[in-house]
Amino acid sequence: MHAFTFESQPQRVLFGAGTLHKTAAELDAMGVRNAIVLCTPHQRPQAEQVAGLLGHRAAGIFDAAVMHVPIETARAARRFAAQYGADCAVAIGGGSTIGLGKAIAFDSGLPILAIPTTYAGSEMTPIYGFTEDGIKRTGRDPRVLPRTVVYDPLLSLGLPVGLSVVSGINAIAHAAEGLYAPNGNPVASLLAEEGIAALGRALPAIRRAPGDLQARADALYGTWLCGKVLGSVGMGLHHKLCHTLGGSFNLPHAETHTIVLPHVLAYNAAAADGAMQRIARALGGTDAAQAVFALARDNGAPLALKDIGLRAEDLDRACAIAVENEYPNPRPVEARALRQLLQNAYDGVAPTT
Ligand SMILES: NC(=O)C1=CN([C@@H]2O[C@H](COP(=O)(O)OP(=O)(O)OC[C@H]3O[C@@H](n4cnc5c(N)ncnc54)[C@H](O)[C@@H]3O)[C@@H](O)[C@H]2O)C=CC1
Ligand SMILES: O=C(O)/C=C\C(=O)CC(=O)O
Repeated sequence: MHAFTFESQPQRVLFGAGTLHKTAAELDAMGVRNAIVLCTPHQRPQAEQVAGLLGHRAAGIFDAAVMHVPIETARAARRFAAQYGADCAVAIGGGSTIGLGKAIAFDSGLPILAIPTTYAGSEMTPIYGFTEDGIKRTGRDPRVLPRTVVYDPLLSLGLPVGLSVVSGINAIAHAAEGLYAPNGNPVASLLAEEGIAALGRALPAIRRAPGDLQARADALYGTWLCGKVLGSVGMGLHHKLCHTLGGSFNLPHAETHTIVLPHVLAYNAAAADGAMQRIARALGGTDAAQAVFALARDNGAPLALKDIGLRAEDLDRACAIAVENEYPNPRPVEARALRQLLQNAYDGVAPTT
């Protein structure tokens, strides 16, 4: 075993059906008196339910979270928090809403209590991201790591099947890249393999029966583990490409991850054999890229970037932006091979090495 560093990040996690009802007690334990509740416009009813459970501890609801945290939305949320004298941000929703909480915390140090309702995994990471002038920038800061996370599978029962599948594959991507990250370690790899396996079981079960509470719980458990991997080790080519496609071309986040991941795994296959074996094993397959592609295809996910809003004429610019900055990846990122990878993802063909 090689030498490694493992850093524990302080978080309190409540897991299980009905744990939402413990949120007020959690805020009391944190000494919070004046929490704002964050959500997307679509999830306003869930935010109102949370505000109702918080009673006098809820100062107001900010319901304008959108994907990729545009800087203007972040500024509006910061003003809202200041105006209400908030001492905590309670974020109920997916990565967009939790990302908005992080935008406030980054600026003010406000603690976050996250109540995830998708499988993006942001609640487990100290990673923030903003989009400004068409470029998405991400960074790490311990201040944005949610203090407390409430995983209540009852809240994801209404997550549409299509979104559940792509969101779960977004989580798998975190674990997959964690398995070949240069700062990876045996503990993160254990979490990664277990997380991928849990999601690999849960997503087909959710497709068969969206109201299957056990499958929803499995998916959240997998999300937790995969998110923890993203939060503790690095990201590579896959995340960089998805940030480019999301931030600069406004493609939907989880769908983009789902389409791109098999192609990046094929690109990296020869340079990260051990990681590929673990991914394939977790999914019950023999080839990591093909197993992820099959998970997406067999569960009705989109397979082609052209079907989610990318234009053929965007491919060259996407490739140029993605090679602009250096980032760790097991196989060197080479413009011609990357352009071919993007073409394959654009066309929706099966991944090729
Ligand atoms: N910082 C980090 O570590 C991470 C950040 N992210 C960021 O998160 C964003 C994407 O987050 P996602 O969760 O994929 O999407 P999202 O948070 O935008 O949610 C997608 C849509 O689904 C709705 N929704 C969420 N939960 C629902 C439920 N249970 N029932 C019905 N509708 C529901 C939302 O209101 C929204 O309209 C991106 O901006 C991405 O960059 C994603 C992963 C990790
Ligand atoms: O973009 C962010 O907010 C930060 C990280 C991620 O989105 C991770 C991911 O690409 O899923």
